[in-house]
This record gives sequence, C-alpha cells and structure tokens, in this order.
Amino acid sequence: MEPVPASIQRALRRAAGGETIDVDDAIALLGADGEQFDELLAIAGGVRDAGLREAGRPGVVTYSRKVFIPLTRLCQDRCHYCTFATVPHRLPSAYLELDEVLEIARQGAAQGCKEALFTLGDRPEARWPAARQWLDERGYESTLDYVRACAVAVLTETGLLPHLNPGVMTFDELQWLKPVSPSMGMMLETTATRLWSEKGGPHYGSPDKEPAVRLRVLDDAGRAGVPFTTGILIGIGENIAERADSLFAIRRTAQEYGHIQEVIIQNFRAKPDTAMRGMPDAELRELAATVAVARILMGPRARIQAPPNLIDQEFPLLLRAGIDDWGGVSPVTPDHVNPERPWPQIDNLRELSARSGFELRERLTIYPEYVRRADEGWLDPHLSAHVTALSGPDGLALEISPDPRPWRALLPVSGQATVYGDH
Ligand SMILES: O=c1nc2n(C[C@H](O)[C@H](O)[C@H](O)CO)c3cc(O)ccc3cc-2c(=O)[nH]1
Ligand SMILES: C[C@H]1O[C@@H](n2cnc3c(N)ncnc32)[C@H](O)[C@@H]1O
Ligand code: MET
Ligand code: SF4
Repeated sequence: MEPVPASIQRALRRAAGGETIDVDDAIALLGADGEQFDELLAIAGGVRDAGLREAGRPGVVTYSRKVFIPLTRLCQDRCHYCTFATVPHRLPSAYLELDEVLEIARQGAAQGCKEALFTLGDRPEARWPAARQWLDERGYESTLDYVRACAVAVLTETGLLPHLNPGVMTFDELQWLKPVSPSMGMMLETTATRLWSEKGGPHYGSPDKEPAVRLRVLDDAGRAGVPFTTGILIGIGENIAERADSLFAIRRTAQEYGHIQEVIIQNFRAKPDTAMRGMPDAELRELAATVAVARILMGPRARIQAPPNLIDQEFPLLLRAGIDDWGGVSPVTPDHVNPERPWPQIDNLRELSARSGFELRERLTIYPEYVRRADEGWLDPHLSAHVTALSGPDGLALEISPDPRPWRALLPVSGQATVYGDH
C-alpha cells in the first residue's frame, strides 16, 4: 500500500520533533514526494549536522583513502546482481598471490592510502575444487586463513590497515581476525527472506545471503567487539516495507552492541553480464529518501555513507539527505564490485563537497570514536601501534603515507581459532 500524504505528514511531524519513529512512520517517510521529500531531507540533514557538532567536527564529511584488494573472485554464492563473482576458467588464478597483494598495497602506500580493503567471494573452497587446491598447495586451511596471512603481511610490509569484507564469518573467525583488522564489514543487504528463498529471487542459491544468517553475523561482530560496517542494498526487488524493516534490524543490533561504526546505503546498478541486467538501476531519489530515513532512525551519532561512484552527479542531494561519509575512494584501484563506475578524483570530491558547504577530511578504516575507545576493547592491542601511527588527535587520518611496521603475536600460539593465535 502506498503511504498517503496525511500519514507522511504525521511521520514528518514526529521526526521533526525528535519523537520515536515506528515502522509505519518509516514506511510513510520512504514514500515522501514533492515538498514532503524536501522536508524529510531537511530534517535528516539537521540530525546529521547536530551529530557532527557533537563529535567535534561540524560540517565535515569524511572518506577513506584505500586500495581495493579482490583476493578471490570465486564464491560459493550466486547473487543475481553480482558481476564480481566468476568461474575459475575466466581467471588466471583462483586467488591473488601474496606478492600481488603486497604490490597493490605498496602502490597504495605510495599514494598515501591507509586502508587495504579485502573484498572477496564467500568461502569459494566449498564450491570450487580450484580454490580448495590452491589453498592446499600453499598450506592454508581456508580462505579466511589466507585472508589473515595477507592482512599480517600488509600490516608488516606496508603499514596499511586491513578492512575485511569476506562475507559471512563465524564468531570464532571474527575473534581470530580481530587482531589483524581494526574494522570489518558485511552488508546486511536486506531482511527480505523471500528474495532468498523464492526461485528467481536475487539471493536464491546464495546460502550466505539468508537474512537470519547475516543478522547473526552482525550480532557476533558485536559480541566480538569488532567495529563493524554494514548497510543495505536498495533496488534489488525489495519493497519499501522490507527496506524499512532492514533499517530497523540494523538499528537493533547497533543499539545492543554499539559496534556499527557506519551504515552504507548502496544503490543497485545493473551489470550487463548478470542475471539482473534487465532490471532498472535504483532511483537516486529513493536512495536519498532511504539515506534520510536511515539518518533519522539511527540518530545523530551514526555515520551514514553513500558511495560517491554510484550516484552520478547527485552529490548535493546525498549530502542534503544526511550522509556524513563517502566511504572508501581509491587513487590506485577500481571498485571491483562496480568496475564500470570510476571513483571521483579526490580533489574533485573535495570541491563538490565544498560546494555544498562541507569540508572533506580523510578518516581511517576504523572511525574516530573507536580509536578513542580502543582500551574499552574496540581495538586489539596487536594493532595499537599501526593505528596510532596514522591517526591524529581527533582520531581522523594524518595526511601522511604509512610505513612498514612489524606485527607480532603477543601471546603464545594455541591453535587456529583462538583470540591471539598466530597461523
Ligand atoms: O569499493 C567498494 N567498497 C566497499 N566497501 C568498502 C568501503 O568503501 C570502505 O572501505 C569502508 O567504508 C571502510 O570503513 C564496503 C565495506 C564493507 O564493510 C561492506 C561493503 C562494502 C561495499 C563496497 C563496495 O561495493 N565497493
Ligand atoms: C560489496 C557489496 O557490493 C554490493 N553490490 C554487489 N553487486 C552490486 C551491484 N550490481 N550494484 C550495487 N552494489 C552491488 C553488495 O551490497 C555487496 O555486499
Ligand atoms: N561476498 C561478500 C558479500 O557479498 C563480499 C562482498 S561482494 C563482492 O558479502
Ligand atoms: S555479492 Fe558477494 S556473496 Fe554475492 S555472488 Fe557476489 S561475491 Fe558472492
């Protein structure tokens, strides 16, 4: 059912007064149009502005200077929108070799990048013999075992900070990866189970996209005290009630554990070689409305991100809607998930942000609040020196290039999935 103007007006009044928004209000707000749309954005922008003042950086929008490391493009899943996942015979090798990973990270270091984003297919060894064999030949037990080794090498040889985005992880895996990665992430995508269980749905055939599984990962990341990035992907066939429900699910885990360091609102972009090539791209006005509702629901302290390479020229619109972060931007590597969409030049992003009245500042992969609260358990002691070397007094990034810095296991090794286990 389409929300009617009267229910939208009521929801706007509640939002403007700082009252609690329920699911019906959120659904109504997602349907705002015309003047009500402008009002929605103005309220959300105000919430963001208050939050930035509270955080001590009024008018600042952040980004992370990063390299993208596509460690493996093999995946056990089959998301219908994904062009990243492929088959072994289209690849020179199942995984990037360690020296290839380091080469990308070194190029990043030379350009002042501080984040090494590891994005990869989920547990490919469960589906592809070529992946299992590659790992066996080199003595790795699993893809995540290899991810950990790569993260240690990147820390040691370049000083870049790994951000791990390898899909579904168990609680033990999260704990075991925490000493090599100051932050991790996994998009919730959506809570709409029908998009996973029904034949023809975008997540049909992707065991890692079952909403219950992904919600469990978000909670486990909270229990493990990992500063965590998550978000939703809009325009993959979900309706606005499902979109609202997904945002409430993120808010629930964020409130329970306090670990959600940023929420990405990402818009679907159709790719020619995928099952969903005929679907229309998500509308950017819908993206803006979703950002605004996410901002109002999550509150002033939340960090809300929209990727700058997926929004055409709508920078002012997304800033108006309440984002305070542009996510990872690379002067070195493409966005391998959206390879047809180049990053804006960072100087250009600075100029575009300034035109809307925002100062662009570089952040680390771990957000300032979690750097500040490191000794409450948000940052593993193995990473203190690496993070301290790159962060300024405000917890944002120093504009320097990272240097190699040794990473050492601090406690004796007692097997694989232990908190301080080396490998
Ligand atoms: O270049 C990309 N970076 C993606 N990033 C990385 C992001 O751009 C930044 O590196 C993080 O904001 C670092 O905090 C993700 C990180 C996650 O934890 C979860 C999902 C994504 C999705 C993308 C993506 O599609 N493309
Ligand atoms: C890394 C993240 O990228 C997103 N992702 C995957 N494919 C697409 C696409 N075609 N358009 C936009 N985002 C996409 C998913 O949300 C995934 O979790
Ligand atoms: N495969 C992981 C996921 O879908 C990582 C991002 S998609 C390339 O969560
Ligand atoms: S989106 Fe991630 S999980 Fe889905 S097919 Fe692509 S790589 Fe695999």
